[in-house]
Amino acid sequence: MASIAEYYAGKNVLITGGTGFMGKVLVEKLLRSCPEVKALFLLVRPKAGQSMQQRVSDMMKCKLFDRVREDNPDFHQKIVAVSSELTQPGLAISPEDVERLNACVNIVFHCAATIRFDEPLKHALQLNVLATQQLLGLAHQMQHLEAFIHISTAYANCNRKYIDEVIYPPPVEPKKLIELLEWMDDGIVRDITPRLIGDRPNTYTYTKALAEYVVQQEQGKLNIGIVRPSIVGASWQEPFPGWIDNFNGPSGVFIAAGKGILRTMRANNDAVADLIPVDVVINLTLAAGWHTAVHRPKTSLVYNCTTGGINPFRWGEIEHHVMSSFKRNPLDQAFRRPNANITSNYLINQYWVLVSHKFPALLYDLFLRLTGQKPQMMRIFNRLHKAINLLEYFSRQDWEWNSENMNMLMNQLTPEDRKTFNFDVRQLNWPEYIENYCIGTKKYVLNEDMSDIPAARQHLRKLRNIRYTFNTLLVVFIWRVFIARSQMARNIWYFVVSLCFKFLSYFRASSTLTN
Ligand SMILES: CCCCCCCCCCCCCCCCCC(=O)SCCNC(=O)CCNC(=O)[C@H](O)C(C)(C)COP(=O)(O)OP(=O)(O)OC[C@H]1O[C@@H](n2cnc3c(N)ncnc32)[C@H](O)[C@@H]1OP(=O)(O)O
Ligand SMILES: NC(=O)C1=CN([C@@H]2O[C@H](COP(=O)(O)OP(=O)(O)OC[C@H]3O[C@@H](n4cnc5c(N)ncnc54)[C@H](OP(=O)(O)O)[C@@H]3O)[C@@H](O)[C@H]2O)C=CC1
Repeated sequence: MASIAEYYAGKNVLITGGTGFMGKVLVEKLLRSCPEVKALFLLVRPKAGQSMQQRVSDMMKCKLFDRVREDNPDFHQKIVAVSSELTQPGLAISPEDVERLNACVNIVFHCAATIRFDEPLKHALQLNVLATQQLLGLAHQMQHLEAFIHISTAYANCNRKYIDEVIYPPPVEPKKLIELLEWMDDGIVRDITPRLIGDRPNTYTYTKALAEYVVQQEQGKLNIGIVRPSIVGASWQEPFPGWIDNFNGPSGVFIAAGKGILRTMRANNDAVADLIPVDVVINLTLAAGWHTAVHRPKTSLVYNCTTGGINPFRWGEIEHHVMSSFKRNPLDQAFRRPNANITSNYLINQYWVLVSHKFPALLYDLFLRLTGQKPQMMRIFNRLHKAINLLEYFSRQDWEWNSENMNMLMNQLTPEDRKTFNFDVRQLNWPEYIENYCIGTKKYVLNEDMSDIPAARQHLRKLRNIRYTFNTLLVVFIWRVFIARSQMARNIWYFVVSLCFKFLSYFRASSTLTN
């Protein structure tokens, strides 16, 4: 039987979301580990004044592609950008491109989605559900299609505590919802969204659940696989450890904590933090593509791609390792020394938000105003609180996923493929991974130079000294106010001072005697 790389040799692959975080890693891995792949067709839209061609060529210049570039400097010739806006009818693909794709595509990876937690329902539905439906329609016309892999999320069914590798009945019939929202005014949709999404926390998880059902409904004769990653984090090993390029999920939280901005967050210390490295997800996705095409399972397989049941690590441990990593490798120009704590207690968290977030932000903004600058800290904290409020649902509880299909898939691979497309998370050393993750946020998200670390450490020492001085002044000030107002405070003060004085006199006398 063909190995994974042998299977992809000579194949034309269609990828949606190829410019996104996971899409880029998928493109890179395919080019590097399956060098005989024929062509990668990326559905891309123009964005922010850049043409799709420009976007794809910029993407290929990214450091992520350094290893591929070394192996094959002409790798860009295998990438074919196809103009497409997934929210438009027919995915806005030109008739010529449709014809070309129908004639040659062998395998589809559908990664595109809106992953925003605050996306208006109509838009999330359009992109996550309707675009999936339209892509499946296109896939049905492809004459040589062997597999269609849909990327979902392990949290599509986060309203359940135990999540099996099955497609659950949808919260609502997607077709009916689409018809309903079509004529509704955006304001009304916004008002009824909480009722519609019910016990799910956001429109993202809700529409991803509907998309899975659509995939099942529209499957027809296609060979389909669904991959459900949990919280996708920086790369573990490939193409190099710690690669990450965005603020999504925990990355933004780590950065905010490393910069000393985030000091408190609601999370359960003992809950499993189901992070999964992006390279693990991509290796499993490519293996799932191979398995779906070669073995053609009778029913579509769902792969829960998670770590919690196999190699669990908890939020409390993450907090500890993130903090110690940022103390060893500090970020540049930290606002305060990194010292974030998580707590599941609402009141304790509110207290620290007030004391450690709002109060310093107010003070700093006052300082900026007094020095003729524009205040900004309160605005930053408001945005941070908004992001954190949306994430806390996932950090305050845990879930149990069945990941039998992940094990089954691993057992189907040759020993060589198990190494090249490694998704065995039992080997993951969490402290080392978190260290590389934090360094990755510094190097690749914030574009900070590692050679500036001594200066960053020096800056932390300065912040520590400022803190000590500030605390001392504060204690002296409070005590001074007390003494001025309370006889009892004055008595205690005189008692302590005379005690110190007596002790000093005794010490001086005894040292004179011994001399
Ligand atoms: C050390 C302590 C230990 C901590 C332990 C606890 C950690 C808990 C972490 C739990 C993570 C759980 C994730 C669950 C994921 C579910 C899995 C998935 O399927 S799906 C995948 C998961 N999907 C997601 O993660 C999507 C979540 N994100 C969103 O939905 C939106 O970005 C938004 C609503 C948060 C903000 O919207 P909006 O106000 O319109 O603004 P913009 O979007 O334009 O961004 C504004 C600014 O905020 C920045 N920033 C962004 N994100 C974060 C962050 N997480 N944080 C901080 N900052 C963040 C952003 O860079 C920007 O800065 P700047 O460039 O202006 O300077
Ligand atoms: N990141 C995570 O933690 C997790 C992600 N997932 C799933 O993995 C998949 C990929 O996520 P991730 O890479 O993180 O997401 P990103 O937001 O990084 O990427 C999304 C991709 O979708 C494309 N896209 C969005 N809207 C459109 C549109 N209207 N037309 C064409 N393309 C569009 C984006 O293109 P453009 O560059 O033009 O914006 C981008 O390439 C998603 O399906 C997500 O649900 C699942 C679990 C966790």
